[in-house]
Amino acid sequence: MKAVHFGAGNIGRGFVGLLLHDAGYEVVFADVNAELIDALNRAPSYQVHEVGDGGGVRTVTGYRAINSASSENELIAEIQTADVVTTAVGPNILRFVAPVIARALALRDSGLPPLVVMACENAINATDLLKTEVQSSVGPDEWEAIAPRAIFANTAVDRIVPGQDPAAGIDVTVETFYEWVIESPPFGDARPEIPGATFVDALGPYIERKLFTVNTGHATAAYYGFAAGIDRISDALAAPRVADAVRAVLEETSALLVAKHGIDPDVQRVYREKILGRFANPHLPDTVQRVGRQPLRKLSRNERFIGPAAELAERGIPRTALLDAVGTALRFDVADDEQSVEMRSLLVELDAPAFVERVTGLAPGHPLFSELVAVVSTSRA
Ligand SMILES: NC(=O)c1ccc[n+]([C@@H]2O[C@H](COP(=O)([O-])OP(=O)(O)OC[C@H]3O[C@@H](n4cnc5c(N)ncnc54)[C@H](O)[C@@H]3O)[C@@H](O)[C@H]2O)c1
Ligand SMILES: O=P(O)(O)OC[C@@H](O)[C@@H](O)[C@H](O)[C@H](O)CO
Repeated sequence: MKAVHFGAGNIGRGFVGLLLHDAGYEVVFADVNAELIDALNRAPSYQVHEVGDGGGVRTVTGYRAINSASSENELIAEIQTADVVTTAVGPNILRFVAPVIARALALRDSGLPPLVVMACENAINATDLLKTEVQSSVGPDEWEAIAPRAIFANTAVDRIVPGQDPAAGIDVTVETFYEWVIESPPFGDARPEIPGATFVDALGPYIERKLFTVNTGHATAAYYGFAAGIDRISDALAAPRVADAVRAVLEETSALLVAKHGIDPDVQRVYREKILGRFANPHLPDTVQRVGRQPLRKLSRNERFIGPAAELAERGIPRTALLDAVGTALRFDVADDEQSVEMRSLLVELDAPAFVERVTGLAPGHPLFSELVAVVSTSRA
């Protein structure tokens, strides 16, 4: 069995690549980072250091790596005969990998089983987005021909993989916890064999619970931590002001998840507490800069703040803590984060309603709109 994985970064090496390797796949990493590709190809194995309770060291062997920028034809040939394609490149990058997948599908022997395509990104229905990008990279006739050669399945991935110490080379430090949930309906009776993954009939509740608990809480810790001048996420959680803010947003998103998906409040409370423990893991060298990265993506319509806050507003349920967290996110100011720089410019160039419309995608008639305008106005005052 062969899997081609786009994005040999933190989650690619420390989670998706590891689980696919453990499932018996030969993993072919594809990345645009030439140095990383060369380093992977030079070494016969790399290690995944799982830190925290029950930690240990795992070894990944038998992989190969391809530079997707300079060796596109080689990559297309690999995908043509692969069983699985996964991505962990960031939701905004999916449009760049889609044409390569389309070209490989066009060349794929129609006698082979369909290629399983799964985007492992922090976004709701990221694989649907990838599928749309694959479809729009070809004409309607070609899409009709290649669509039966692939199965697109949405997934939710959860494992905190911090930025890595450059001295570690290609080895990766990760937390011990992981969860990979995959929707099963696209597969019918032919699910891929991935023992580390859980297949579910409906992914919606899982991905929303993950994004609106793990990622809403994480981003809140990052933005309050940044505002307090704290570097590490575990240190941020030790600051009462930050911990209180994180707990407050999680109370609000939990209210939504319970109301919307019928999740048992006690089960959600236990899930929340476990996550707070994961954030506080002192062995994990995670930073507010990494967790707060790309604030414009994080403040967009279906993401971890505006997604739940908009639905809470529609249902008339409190969302004060989420609004406060949005106000704190607007203070994120990191010179080498392009979106942070762009956000700062937009805060100067646009008036508050225009900023809210542009960044959050909400229209003026939405019940959250005027509340966000007030938050933005205050942050500019
Ligand atoms: N790190 C985590 O804790 C974590 C956990 C769950 C999900 N995720 C999600 O996984 C995705 C990747 O996150 P990460 O933390 O691994 O980031 P990362 O920056 O460590 O890795 C991304 C990799 O993608 C590569 N890349 C960029 N453009 C590419 C292209 N066109 N083709 C091939 N490769 C390309 C980069 O060179 C980099 O190596 C994001 O969507 C993130 O939200 C991350
Ligand atoms: O990857 P992002 O930028 O969407 O979010 C940053 C972190 O919250 C995220 O990477 C978490 O570590 C991860 O989602 C845990 O499963």
